[in-house]
Amino acid sequence: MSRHSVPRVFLELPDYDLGLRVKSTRADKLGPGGRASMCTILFGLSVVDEVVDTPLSNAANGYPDATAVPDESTRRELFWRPRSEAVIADLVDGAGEPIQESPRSLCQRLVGEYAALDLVPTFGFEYEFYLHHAEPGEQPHRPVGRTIGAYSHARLAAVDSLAEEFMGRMESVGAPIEAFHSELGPGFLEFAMSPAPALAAADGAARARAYMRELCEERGLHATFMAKVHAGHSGSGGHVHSSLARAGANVFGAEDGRLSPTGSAYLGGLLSTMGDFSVLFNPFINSYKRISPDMFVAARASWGFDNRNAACRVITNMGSSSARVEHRRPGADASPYLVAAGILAGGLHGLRNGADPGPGLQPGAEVGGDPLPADLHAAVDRFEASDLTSDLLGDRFVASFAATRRGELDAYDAWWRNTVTDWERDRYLENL
Ligand SMILES: NC(=O)CC[C@H](N)C(=O)O
Repeated sequence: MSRHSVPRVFLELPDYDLGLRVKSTRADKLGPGGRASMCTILFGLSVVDEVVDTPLSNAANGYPDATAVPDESTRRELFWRPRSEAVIADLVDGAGEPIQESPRSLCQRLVGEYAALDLVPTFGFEYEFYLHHAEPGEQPHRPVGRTIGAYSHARLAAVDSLAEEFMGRMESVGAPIEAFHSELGPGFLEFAMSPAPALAAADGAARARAYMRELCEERGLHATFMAKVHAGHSGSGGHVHSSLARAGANVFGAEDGRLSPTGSAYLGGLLSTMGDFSVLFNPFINSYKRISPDMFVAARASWGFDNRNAACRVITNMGSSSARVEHRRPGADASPYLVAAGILAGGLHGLRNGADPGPGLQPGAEVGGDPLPADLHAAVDRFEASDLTSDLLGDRFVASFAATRRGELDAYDAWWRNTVTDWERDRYLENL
């Protein structure tokens, strides 16, 4: 039985690194319209909460507050937390304008640009993740289950109560999970979400990652969405299936099972912007260790019909109403808002310029397409040097996000400079 006399509201705040951060508040302490003050440092915190100064929030301006405004379309009761509800809130400035550094506001603006073309983007996210035991005293990161088989009855049975509870919670917040299965790796699992309009899909995906981790914490387990946990096993993808609809009808499919001209231009835009936007899909040092053509993660901006070797897998063989492009480059580690922004902006660029995707990969043929950045350093350099980013993503977002990626690189460089690795000892100690 809950002892709260006043309901609680979980204000869920989109950021860059965790997807959603959260603040639990007493409903009667919120301002008009459920607003709350929130520090702009939200867009300057790393995964381990190092503070990275950005033009928005820095030592010189004293890390000021902004106002978090709930999006009422996202307000949901949390049945597993009595008298509690969650709502996604985004920051606005003193004039009530969306803060342009926010990745969710960016998605909202981009969705608006599609609306001006009479198009509605539809996204379906799917996530792979590793599940570990987290009981005190246990060997750290012991995977759940002893076998590694994909689509395994036994492995699914071992996590079925977790999957059932998770699916129930996600359905209750309006972001249903369509499928759940074991993937090939120790404790490796995957779930796929129902397609939804892009922003609602990103909200659902952000909640799915957070709510899965939260549920695991309740059960002495730990779910990780980091991109590459084990050097010898698959990394965790966060693939996104996308299509465009006009007046409720998918406009990607053509009669002959190919992509329509609109679908082709959209795909062409995803491909031509993929290198410049790589840091949105793969935002951490570790993200790039997942990239491995041998493990179904393309290193080039390639596409092919139903081809998992390609960065974009085009699916037209299930009927024109479900024609779509699966973007396979994003990792499970990336915020769904960053990923959605990269895809929306890339597709829009293609539509505006009538981009040509070029010939697709043929099964068995050598993989073509432009090489994509192979590490975070190269990805940030390319993002900052791009002519496209400020036009499509806005100068303020680009400056703020790039500053945080530089922070990530600095943190790694500082560790590396202060660490003598096994590789160095094995190589030099006896020989020099
Ligand atoms: N099932 C698959 O297609 C493998 C995907 C791969 N694990 C990735 O990181 O994207």
